[in-house]
Amino acid sequence: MSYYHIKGTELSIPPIAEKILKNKTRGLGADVDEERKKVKYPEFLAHYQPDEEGKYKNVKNEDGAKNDKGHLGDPTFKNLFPADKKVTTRNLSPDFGTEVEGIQLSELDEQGKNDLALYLETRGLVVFRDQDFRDKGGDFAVNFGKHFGPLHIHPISISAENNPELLVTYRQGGDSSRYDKEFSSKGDTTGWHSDISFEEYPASFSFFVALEVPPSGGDTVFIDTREAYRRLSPAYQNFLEGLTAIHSNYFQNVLGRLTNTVAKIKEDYYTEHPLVRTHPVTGEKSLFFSRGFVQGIKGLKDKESASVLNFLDHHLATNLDIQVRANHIGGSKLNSKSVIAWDNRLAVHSATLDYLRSTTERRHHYRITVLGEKPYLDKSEGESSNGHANGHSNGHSNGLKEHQNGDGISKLKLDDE
Ligand SMILES: O=C(O)CCC(=O)C(=O)O
Ligand SMILES: [Fe+2]
Repeated sequence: MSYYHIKGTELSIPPIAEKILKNKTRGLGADVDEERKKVKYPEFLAHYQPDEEGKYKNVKNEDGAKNDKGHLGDPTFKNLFPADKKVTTRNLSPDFGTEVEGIQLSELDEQGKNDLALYLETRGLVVFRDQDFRDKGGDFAVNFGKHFGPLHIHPISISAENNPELLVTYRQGGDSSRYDKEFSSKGDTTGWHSDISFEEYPASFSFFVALEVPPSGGDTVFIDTREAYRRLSPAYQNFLEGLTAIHSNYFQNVLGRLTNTVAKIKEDYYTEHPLVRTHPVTGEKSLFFSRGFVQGIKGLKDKESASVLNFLDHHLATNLDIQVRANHIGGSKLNSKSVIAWDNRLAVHSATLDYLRSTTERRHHYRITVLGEKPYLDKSEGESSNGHANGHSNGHSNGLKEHQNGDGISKLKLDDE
């Protein structure tokens, strides 16, 4: 079966961008060695290794649903938030997103990590402040991630020097050519997606580790796709439950080829996934609408497919009360040592590039990406409009007190090192 881009939707690489991109090297400026000297974490810098061309393959995670560590999590989260630690949590919204301070992810034992899996599956995304994670090195990060499942190696995205599993994102603020490129042919760079949804076994968890971030801006924005699903009428839910979306990394690969990125895996994937999926641990349904990678709806005609995609685009983007913004600097000690972790099965996210034009700061992260199960829809699970199948509902209490940190923060100085 051959697939093609669905007419009438917005996903395409505009010809102007193609012209600008041609023969540029992705991510880094012209002088890679100079840039290397300036960054604080050069081991997590873009690294082009021609001998990596076509070298890797991602594993099949056939038992992903059964092996999900959330099954082993304690619903009181007592190993994640031990009673002898002074932990504060502040929900970013009532049902989605939490900011946590007072624990070190790097110190979690096995059971603490299992609780973490369940906590992410409940809250969707969690911002952990003041972490020592980034100073523990690449091998540490890889070992941490492996607890949750096999790690993904990205086909074309740049990765850390010695750890192909660590995907690097890097942008230099104040780089006018970068700004011109990003906004040459479009007025926004919003790209809602669930990480690597084009894979047969897409991501369960992502851990996004801040290395250098601008003092403001560059937030990552998240949408709760469980609630996006629940907001639809039963008739439309039913319609979507019968649909399969075609996901592809084709456009990402085109971009990679235009920017001379070494392809670690030289494949264009076209993968079919249900548009509504069931979470293997909570049993909740969510819209699996990874706009950045979805090319069309299987079996629908062009205009039908475009209308579903455009409707869902609009449904997600205009529902402000199912969105949260996660910033990368924060906490009572106001620093950038944040790790943001999320469950890609119940959230989509987008980067923001507001820092590109007027700051000269660098924004540098690495991401650990864990492979999850092959997405499935269990139609027998729960009622269609609520989906709280086995008790791990949104209302799940973690037994912790919340502390609204409110004022105070503005008085704190950036304490980054
Ligand atoms: O840069 C960001 O804020 C998010 C990038 C992203 O989509 C990711 O790392 O998965
Ligand atoms: Fe992402």
